Amino acid sequence: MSGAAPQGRLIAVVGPSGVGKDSVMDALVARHPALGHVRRAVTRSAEAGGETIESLTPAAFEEARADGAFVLDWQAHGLSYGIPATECAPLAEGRDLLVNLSRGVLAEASARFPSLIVLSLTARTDVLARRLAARGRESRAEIAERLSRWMPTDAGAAPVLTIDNSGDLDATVASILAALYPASSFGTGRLQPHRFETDPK
Ligand SMILES: Nc1ncnc2c1ncn2[C@@H]1O[C@H](COP(=O)(O)OP(=O)(O)O)[C@@H](O)[C@H]1O
Ligand SMILES: O=P(O)(O)OC[C@H]1O[C@H](OP(=O)(O)OP(=O)(O)O)[C@H](O)[C@@H]1O
Repeated sequence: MSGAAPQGRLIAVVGPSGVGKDSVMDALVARHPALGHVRRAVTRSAEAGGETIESLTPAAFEEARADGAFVLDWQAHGLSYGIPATECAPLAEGRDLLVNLSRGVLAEASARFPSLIVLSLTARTDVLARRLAARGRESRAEIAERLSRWMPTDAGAAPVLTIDNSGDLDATVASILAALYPASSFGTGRLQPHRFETDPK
């Protein structure tokens, strides 16, 4: 028998509101089910739609944070977001995990997770505006606030893969999977340790 499985890679999906983070993560898992998907804790009503979250009241979020339940947490759009430590457990079994992070916590995430890979999604501004309006989860004022938000992508030591998702979702997903799982293992259902092609180290 071989020894312990190598640590899985934490794949942080980042980018501006409406760029397609949730859609891309869902499509990646649908195409490559061995990939896991971290469920975030958010102080947003579960009825708001969109990603599946652990919906917490602000008080419950604060209590969980104080108890050390989150490996990362941040605030944005008037909401609190946390990554529950329990959701990251499959990394120890060698499973790669997708997680939707703020660009503002990438350096901290990179220090905490040496296996971190950053998947930075981009799209044209007119495309973002159209998509947010069509998504219908936020009010017009909230959409304007999201469109005006700019954040640098400081990924610390982590490699960054930048992908334009202005076009077809299937094409985006194919590009990402080709980068994450070079032909030697993609499609076999096995997750093998690969050096990431943009890894600067
Ligand atoms: N490549 C794409 N082509 C067309 N529509 C897309 C694409 N990617 C995402 N969308 C749509 O854009 C909207 C915003 O996508 P979403 O995944 O919620 O973005 P984010 O999580 O980054 O805010 C959704 O309605 C989604 O269906
Ligand atoms: O600091 P930033 O990189 O700008 O990100 C701020 C927050 O915005 C996104 O949240 P959420 O998924 O609630 O919003 P979105 O779907 O509109 O992107 C992202 O996941 C972060 O939690």
